[in-house]
Amino acid sequence: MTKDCVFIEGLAVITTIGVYEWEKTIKQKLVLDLEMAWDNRPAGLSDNVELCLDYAKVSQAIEHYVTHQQFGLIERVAEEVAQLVINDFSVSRVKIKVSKPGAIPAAQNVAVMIERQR
Ligand SMILES: Nc1nc2c(c(=O)[nH]1)N=C([C@H](O)[C@@H](O)CO)CN2
Repeated sequence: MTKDCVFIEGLAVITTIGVYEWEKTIKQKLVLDLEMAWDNRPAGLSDNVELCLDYAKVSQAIEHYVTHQQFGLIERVAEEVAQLVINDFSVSRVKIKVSKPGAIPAAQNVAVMIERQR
């Protein structure tokens, strides 16, 4: 099993997120960090973009999905983004951290982290 990965770090997305009623009427920022298992050797040896896990396409798909949904918990965002990455991009294993930096004024950040496999 390869230990190769493709990373997306600090992907900022604005969406409707939160469990309280007041949060359902505003937009807030989430920041996503992803570590996706991918064998980088075929792309590295061929220089062929078709063989890589295209972080631009993955980022665009996540941004589109998260922006156009309404969520309660950041845990749900993490689960659904994990399924998107696994199902739409044939990733076998993904680790995702979802941060909601504005949630707790006294805290620099709050976040959840999950790891899911196909
Ligand atoms: N583990 C979690 N705890 C909380 C969440 C969450 O998404 N996951 N959300 C909230 C509220 O929406 C909060 O962000 C409002 O400040 C509370 N706890």
